[in-house]
Amino acid sequence: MDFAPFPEDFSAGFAVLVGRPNAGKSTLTNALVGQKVAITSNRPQTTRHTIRGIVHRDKFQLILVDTPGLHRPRTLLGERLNDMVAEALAEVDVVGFCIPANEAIGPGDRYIASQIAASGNKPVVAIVTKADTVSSEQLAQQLLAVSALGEEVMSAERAARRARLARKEKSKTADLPFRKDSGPAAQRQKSQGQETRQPANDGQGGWADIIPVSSTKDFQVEELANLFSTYLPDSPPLYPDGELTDEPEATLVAELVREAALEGVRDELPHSVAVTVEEMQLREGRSENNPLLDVHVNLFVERSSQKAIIIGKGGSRLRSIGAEARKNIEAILGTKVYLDIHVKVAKDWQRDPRALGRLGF
Ligand SMILES: Nc1nc2c(ncn2[C@@H]2O[C@H](COP(=O)(O)OP(=O)(O)OP(=O)(O)O)[C@@H](O)[C@H]2O)c(=O)[nH]1
Repeated sequence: MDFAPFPEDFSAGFAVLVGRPNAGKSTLTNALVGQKVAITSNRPQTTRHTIRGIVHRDKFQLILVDTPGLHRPRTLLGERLNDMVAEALAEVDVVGFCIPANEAIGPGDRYIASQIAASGNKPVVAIVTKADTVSSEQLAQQLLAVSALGEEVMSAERAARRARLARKEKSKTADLPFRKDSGPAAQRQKSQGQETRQPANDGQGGWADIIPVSSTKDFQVEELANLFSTYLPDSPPLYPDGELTDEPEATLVAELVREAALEGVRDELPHSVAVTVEEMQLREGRSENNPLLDVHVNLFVERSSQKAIIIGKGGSRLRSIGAEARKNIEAILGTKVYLDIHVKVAKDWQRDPRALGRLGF
C-alpha cells in the first residue's frame, strides 16, 4: 500500500451517518466521497450492510460508515440491524444524525435520537438533509425543531442516566449488612459533593453542531466534511489515497443485485429479498486487458408468489434485473461481468436465525 506524504497536523478517523430510512444517508455518503459507493434507492431500507466510503482531503481523511436505517425492531432481522448500528456507533469519532428538511420530525427520529444519546459520549452533528426541497423559512423552522429535539433527548437521557446510576448504587448497598454510604469515607465523599458521577455526553445541552445540506445540489457538503474533520483525532491517513471503499466486493455486488431486484416492485418486497454471492472469479483463458468476471448469486425470497414477481412473465423481469445489476457492477468494479442470478425461496428467512446467519446477517 502506498501512502502519499501527509502534513504533520493531519487527522483521520471515522464517522457514521444514522437516520431513519430514506433520510438521505446513502446519497450524502456518495456526495461526500464523490463516487457511487453506497446504495441509494427511493425505497426504505435498502442499505443492509455497513458500507464505508473514504473522503480524502489534504488535511484529513474521513472514513464514513453508512448504516442501515435505525428503526424500531419488529422482527429478528430488525434487531440484528439495530445491533449493527450500535456496533457502528461504538467505533466512530463522530456521529452524523440525518433528518430530512421536508418531513416533520416524528417518533422514528425521536427513537433514533434517544438511541444515539444513550449510546454515550460521541459528538453528534445534526444534519438537516435535502435542504433544496424546502424554502428558506421552512428550513429555518426545521433547524429550530431539530435543535429543540436535541435539547429534549439529551436532557431526558441525562435524567435517565442519573436514575440508572441511583438505582445501581441502591441495589449495590441493599444487600449489605450495613449501609455502605453511612461510613466516614462516604460521608467525606458526600461533603465534597462527589456522590454522583457525571454522564459522559454532557455539556452541550443538545447537538455538537447543526448543519443543513443538500447532497443533490451540492450545498454545504464540503462544509460538512470540514466540520466532521474537526472531531477527528490527529492521525496519519488510515487508508492509501484513492481507496474509496473497503467493503468486500462481494457485498457490493450483492447490494447492487438486491437494489436492482427491488427497482420496479413499488411496494411489497423490500424486507423479503436477500442476496448472497456464491462465486465470483475471473474467467480463465481471457487476455489480461480484456478480463471477464463470472459472478453467481442467489436471490432469496420468502414465498413462491414473490419468486414469480421477481422472475416476471417469461423471465422478463429477471432479465432486466440482471442487466441493470450487471451495468452497475461493471461501473464500480471496472471490469466486464457475466452475472448469473438464481431465484430461490427460503421460507420466513427473516425470522429464522439459521437462515439469517447463512445470508450473512
Ligand atoms: N431533493 C433531494 N433529494 C435527496 C437528497 N438526498 C437524498 N435524496 C433522495 O431521498 C431518497 C432517499 O435517499 P437515500 O440516500 O437512499 O436515503 P437513506 O437514508 O440512505 O435510505 P435507507 O438506505 O433506506 O436507510 C432518494 O430518492 C434520494 O434521491 C437531497 O439532498 N435532495
